Amino acid sequence: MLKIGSYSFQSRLLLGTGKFPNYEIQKKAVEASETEILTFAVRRMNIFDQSQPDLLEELNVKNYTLLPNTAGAKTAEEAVRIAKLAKASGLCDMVKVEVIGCDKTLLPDPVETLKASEELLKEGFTVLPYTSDDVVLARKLEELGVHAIMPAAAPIGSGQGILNELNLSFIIEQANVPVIVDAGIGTASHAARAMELGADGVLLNTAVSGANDPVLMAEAMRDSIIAGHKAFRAGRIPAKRYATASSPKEGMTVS
Ligand SMILES: CC(=O)[C@@H](O)[C@H](O)COP(=O)(O)O
Repeated sequence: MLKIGSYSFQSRLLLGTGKFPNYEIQKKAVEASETEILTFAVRRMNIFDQSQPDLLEELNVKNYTLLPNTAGAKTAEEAVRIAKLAKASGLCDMVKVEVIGCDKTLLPDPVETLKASEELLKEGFTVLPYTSDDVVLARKLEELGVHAIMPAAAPIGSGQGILNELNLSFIIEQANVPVIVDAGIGTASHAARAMELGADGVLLNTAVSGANDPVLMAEAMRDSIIAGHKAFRAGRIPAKRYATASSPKEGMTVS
């Protein structure tokens, strides 16, 4: 069970809704993923202008927890404004805080992310900040009282997988709130690896929406996250430098 603030989920996969080839494939992929949480950029929804297309239009949104994100914000002030607009329009009080500090890498601005998170916590939001894999920043966010930490595996949309396993494992080790690896996942083994390291969940978008077969990739992500989490819970054997026989000779009567 994944618990974020007062919310509980069976699935540990959080899925982004952008960049699918069409709404039908988006719907099928979302269903195949068995996700319970869908994230979307508030600025791309029609919540303020009903004449505009709704980017989730084929989906029965009642079946999902909608996690608005503040994509597009470059300052804390913008992020807070976007989050408040989303809440005022009746969306969930949970928000993914995304304050971009660099247009080329789309990496988050740590100072503005801290400021936005602090303000949104005061306003009573359930706050999930997207961060870099900075261990100290993750701790400071947790000290503020955020409800989950979302460190990037790699730049958004890059599909490179986890670039700094050491930092990620430090963040996971020290955290007392869920750690959800967010962004940069390219294929199922990356998601499984995040879970094997002890992450509580994975948020991804491009790896599914951009796959040749998004529906099949959504299934693969679902399965890999379950498998990675099981492997983490099972406790892996330590890696050794040299071989040890799988069938020991001790106790055998025939040599
Ligand atoms: C949808 C969303 O929130 C993205 O900003 C997120 O970070 C996913 O990144 P990928 O597209 O790299 O999976």
